Amino acid sequence: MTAIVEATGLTKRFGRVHAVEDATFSLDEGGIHGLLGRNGAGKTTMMQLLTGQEFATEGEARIFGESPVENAHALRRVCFIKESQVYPDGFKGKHVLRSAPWFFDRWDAAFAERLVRAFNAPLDRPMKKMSRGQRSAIGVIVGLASRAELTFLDEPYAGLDAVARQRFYDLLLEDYTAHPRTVVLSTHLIDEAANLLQRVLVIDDGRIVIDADADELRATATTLVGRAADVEAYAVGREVLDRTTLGGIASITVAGLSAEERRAAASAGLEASPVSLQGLVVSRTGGVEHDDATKNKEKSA
Ligand SMILES: Nc1ncnc2c1ncn2[C@@H]1O[C@H](COP(=O)(O)OP(=O)(O)OP(=O)(O)O)[C@@H](O)[C@H]1O
Repeated sequence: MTAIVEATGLTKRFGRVHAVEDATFSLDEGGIHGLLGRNGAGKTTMMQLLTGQEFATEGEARIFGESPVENAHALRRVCFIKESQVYPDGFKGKHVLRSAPWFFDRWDAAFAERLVRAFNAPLDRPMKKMSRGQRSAIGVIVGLASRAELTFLDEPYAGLDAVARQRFYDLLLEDYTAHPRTVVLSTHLIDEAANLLQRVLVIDDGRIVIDADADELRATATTLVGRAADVEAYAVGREVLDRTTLGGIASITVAGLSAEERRAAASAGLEASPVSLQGLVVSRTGGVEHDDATKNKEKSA
């Protein structure tokens, strides 16, 4: 496998703010990967460093084996969609889509048209007058239809409602399957996107605190559900990574259990259920935004 993204000791400081600190990781070509972390953790700065939009204070960023800084050749193969995208004055949705093929060699106009219908994007409206969700939809359309070999999506659907977000996940997976490429997605809605992600990078206070295959990460912990009293009794003396109590029912996430420990938990009246990726990330970063509805749904599944 060839590394398509590499960071070596990558550091970005804004005065006394350590936005990205000594980050070293690499991503192989192909796959949908998550860059997760709390507000202000350094996700946007990391993507800006990897796309040459910020200069590193120390260390090195490489894409396609080259520095991205002022590297038009490498950046032609990259699409970076961010929520705070600034458009020229008077630009309408249709102007964004018309100019996209200038920047993206693999732009698929027919797919873009399908996405416009899927997200009900108002192409005749000036970008400045669009709602937050409509602007997000335009970003998502460009991000998907660009088919760029390396696509960075920085909370691209922050303004989209739940139905539109689900449509985005479905379309991303469908199009990725037909046209494999490398996608790096930053999001707070970890459980929603969890099933898409192959690799997970978690950044906390500028530092990479988790760099793992998503399935391997899930296998490092187990969620146990049962009567609150039984759960609490079981938890005594164990490291609990995440804890939820709802009425008389409680769940805890504990570090990987052996088969014997699982049997002991079962005979203590506790049921093992799939671990929430979000729960794991929360436990390592001290509290990423929680989507309790999604979390409860996943835990009861
Ligand atoms: N141009 C800048 N000048 C000073 N500080 C900055 C600048 N850009 C980012 N920062 C700071 O660097 C840190 C990381 O910011 P960044 O935008 O990368 O975080 P983020 O993880 O994308 O956050 P969010 O999820 O809230 O968008 C924050 O503390 C932020 O205030």
